[in-house]
Amino acid sequence: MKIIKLLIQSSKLLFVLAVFSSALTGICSSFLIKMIVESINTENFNAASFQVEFGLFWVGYGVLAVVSSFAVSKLSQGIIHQLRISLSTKILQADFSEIERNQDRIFPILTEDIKTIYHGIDRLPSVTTGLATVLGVLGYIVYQHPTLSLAVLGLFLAVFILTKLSLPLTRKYQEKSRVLWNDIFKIFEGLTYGIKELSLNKKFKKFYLKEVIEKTSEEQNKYMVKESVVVAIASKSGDMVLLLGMAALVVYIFATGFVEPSVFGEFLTLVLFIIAPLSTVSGWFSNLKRIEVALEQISETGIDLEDTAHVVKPIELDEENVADDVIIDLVGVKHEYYNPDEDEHFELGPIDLSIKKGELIFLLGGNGSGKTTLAKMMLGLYPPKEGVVKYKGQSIDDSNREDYRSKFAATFVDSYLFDNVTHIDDADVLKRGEELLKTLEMTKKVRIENGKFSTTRLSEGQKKRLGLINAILKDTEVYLFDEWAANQDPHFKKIFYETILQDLKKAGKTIVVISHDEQYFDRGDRVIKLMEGQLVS
Ligand SMILES: Nc1ncnc2c1ncn2[C@@H]1O[C@H](COP(=O)(O)OP(=O)(O)OP(=O)(O)O)[C@@H](O)[C@H]1O
Repeated sequence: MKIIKLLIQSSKLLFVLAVFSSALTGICSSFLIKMIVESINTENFNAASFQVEFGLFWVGYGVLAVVSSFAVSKLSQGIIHQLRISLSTKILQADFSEIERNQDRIFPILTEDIKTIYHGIDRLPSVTTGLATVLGVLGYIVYQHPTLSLAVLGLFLAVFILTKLSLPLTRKYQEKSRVLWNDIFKIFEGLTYGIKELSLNKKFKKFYLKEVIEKTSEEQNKYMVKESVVVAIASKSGDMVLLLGMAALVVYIFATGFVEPSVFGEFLTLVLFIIAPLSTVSGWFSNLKRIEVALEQISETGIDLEDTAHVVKPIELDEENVADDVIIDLVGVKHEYYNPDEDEHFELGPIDLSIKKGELIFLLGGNGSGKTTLAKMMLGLYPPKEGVVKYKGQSIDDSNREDYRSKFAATFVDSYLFDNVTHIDDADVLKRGEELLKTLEMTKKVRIENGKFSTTRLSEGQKKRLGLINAILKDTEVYLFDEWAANQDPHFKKIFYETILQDLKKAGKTIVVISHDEQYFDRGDRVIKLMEGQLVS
């Protein structure tokens, strides 16, 4: 079972401690049950030895139950922490295009699936203790009443089969309800980020509430209720089979005199003691299915939590002893997208492009011609499907791609401005940052405080300017600006093309600018043009 593997991976010591202490708690509880039942039927009851023995097991039960709860809660908190770290690491290590394709599914995984796994693990102490109690008491009754036990074991087997039979149906509804979570998260995203559009359109707002939110939520509720009904039917029919079986046994015993009623009474008391822990254990099976569904959702995004074998050891690119007149060389590179929803296919390339060190290149092209895709390939975010990307003559592959990416700073149309990261931690960077804030006329709005910008509550154009400062402060060899100037007013466009880009060029930086501002193209060294995924000039 995957979850057990993850638990062991989390901490072997805690896992062993949790299992042992829970099992010992169960054994103590079965001894306590046995002592109570036996004392009722003992003619020469020795109160003194009963008190000592009972006291020992009673204390043992209490101490071990606390130890097992502590171990399991440390283990479950640890695994949640590790899952978050491991998922975040895997997301950052995973193939960028895979994550980009599954972007909508990442947030539900980080919240919903982790919660499901946590709740599954959280119940482990009662499940292990329950299982140990059931096995302990069962062992005792089999030893004491072998014939009678056979009938009860048969009944338990029937209960187990009933639970097992219901599992595929339970899982089906769990899967359906979990898949709908992805839609619900997307709906909430729309509700949060699309609040302007919703607020401005009465009809759309009503539609979104009634037809989108209510319908999806109702559909999910439907599957959750179905799942609960299946679980309830399975567990209640198990109880009914058990009760019916017991009643049949009572009738049979009284009719045949098969065993003494007092013996049967003791036997029955023992059996009744294990019904509750048995139901805890069988109930956990449906929980286990929910964990499986959650883990499957995680692996469907291309993230394998157990896979450590495929992490390639990163190596750094050589910066010395290399001819660096051509800094980036794209040789016959290709990329393609396939949109299954529209059965649409987009192909970029094959593209050959050599960029010299210190060049300022403008990349032009119509909407959808593939400029951003080419930029992502140049930045090493998309490994080419065919062809090769070279940096100073060195081919880029899985081992050096991370170092290659670090040679770039970029701004995208949809760049994200982190407001919780301290990165201006050096006096020179701070000085440069303050100069840039001045150049881009942001000093009245933003200051640099404690290594970061004082605010990100800005207009879209201002946010873009802050993003540009962030990129420049990275002080990398190559810069790529994807339509940075698109939403800037003419004044800031001029600052960008005539001051910022020229300063970077003077500092020997290589720059690729995706732009439609043809009036500034004479400030660059070269203009290249994309049309329908092909370089035409
Ligand atoms: N993640 C993606 N998955 C599938 N198809 C995509 C994806 N990104 C872009 N495309 C498709 O690839 C084509 C090229 O897109 P790209 O963003 O590279 O164009 P662009 O030239 O930058 O366009 P624009 O000027 O509108 O920003 C488009 O047809 C687009 O629909």
